[in-house]
Amino acid sequence: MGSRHGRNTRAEREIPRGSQGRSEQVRRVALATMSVLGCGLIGGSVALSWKKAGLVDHVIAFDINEENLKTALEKKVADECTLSLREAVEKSDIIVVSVPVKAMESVFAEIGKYLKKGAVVTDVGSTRGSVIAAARKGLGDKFNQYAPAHPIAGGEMPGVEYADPDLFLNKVVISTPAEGMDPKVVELITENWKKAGSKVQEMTPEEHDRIFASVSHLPHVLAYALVDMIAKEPSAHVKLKMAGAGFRDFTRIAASSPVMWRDICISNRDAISEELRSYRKELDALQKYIDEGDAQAIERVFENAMRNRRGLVFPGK
Ligand SMILES: NC(=O)C1=CN([C@@H]2O[C@H](COP(=O)(O)OP(=O)(O)OC[C@H]3O[C@@H](n4cnc5c(N)ncnc54)[C@H](O)[C@@H]3O)[C@@H](O)[C@H]2O)C=CC1
Ligand SMILES: O=C(O)C(=O)Cc1ccc(O)cc1
Repeated sequence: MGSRHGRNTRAEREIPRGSQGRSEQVRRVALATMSVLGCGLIGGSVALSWKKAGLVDHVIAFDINEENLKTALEKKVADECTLSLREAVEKSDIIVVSVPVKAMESVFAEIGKYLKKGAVVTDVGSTRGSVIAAARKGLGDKFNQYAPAHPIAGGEMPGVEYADPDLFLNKVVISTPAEGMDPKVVELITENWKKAGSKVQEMTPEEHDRIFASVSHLPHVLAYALVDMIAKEPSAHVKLKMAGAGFRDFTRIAASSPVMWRDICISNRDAISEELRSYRKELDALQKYIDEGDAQAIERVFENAMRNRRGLVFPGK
């Protein structure tokens, strides 16, 4: 691990224009060095996709796990790796924070100390309210160098070994501008995501956290709860051996990173708790219909769910 020598972090290089012997003609191309702080599935995928799109030309990976950094180098996700956040931040024009959301508090506080003038910071966290608050606190008077963007794409397997340059192609990315942010920085991050092939949608952080508590955070909690419940039963092994495609589809996301989802639950606890209350009411009603043998009421619920589910179109599919 450590620094790479003999190169300026931001410079302009001269590239020959065309291939018809006009090499004296040049166009000037701005080079950008990007740091990925937390080089796992999402950080690694941003690195690969933004490099593929020509948005950055040099990637530095920072992580607390040295094995992950070795994998990032082997997979050519990063050009350079370091265990020093300071080194990564000081050398970078663009910084992508991609650690679990609670870890963002300490990471933003460190970035605030070393962020250079003119550099921009973004993050990919699954929650917005508490992450933006952490950025505001940690970055202090450099908060106007930050813009948040949450890609709605990923997968249940964590780790840089699953990083994919096409993970975000045609997928939605949510931009949540808030007071104190610089519209030019918000625009730059939005443009980067669009150039890398994603569709950017804007909403408030509050709206984001309510919506994703319902359609992302709640389903993960339910999948974890179901697998945990069955796995604790004495006959778990007999039951799980019999599980079919329905169980597989419903519980795929229970294979996700427990640390990442623990952090999301704590970070967005009010909205998730509200969704759990609504879901419990729905289950109570269904249980009543089942206990009473109320076939019509059961079918009414299932019919409504079926019509809505069949009408769904998922971006990028
Ligand atoms: N997995 C998914 O499908 C999606 C995840 N996200 C968000 O992206 C972020 C990263 O998630 P993944 O890449 O999936 O997780 P991951 O587990 O694959 O990667 C996280 C990386 O952060 C490192 N890390 C943890 N604490 C750190 C610290 N204090 N300093 C430096 N590195 C640290 C870990 O060693 C790991 O390499 C999370 O905030 C998550 O909420 C957003 C969209 C989709
Ligand atoms: O694996 C899945 O199906 C996901 O739902 C991926 C995902 C996880 C967390 C996010 O904030 C966004 C997308």
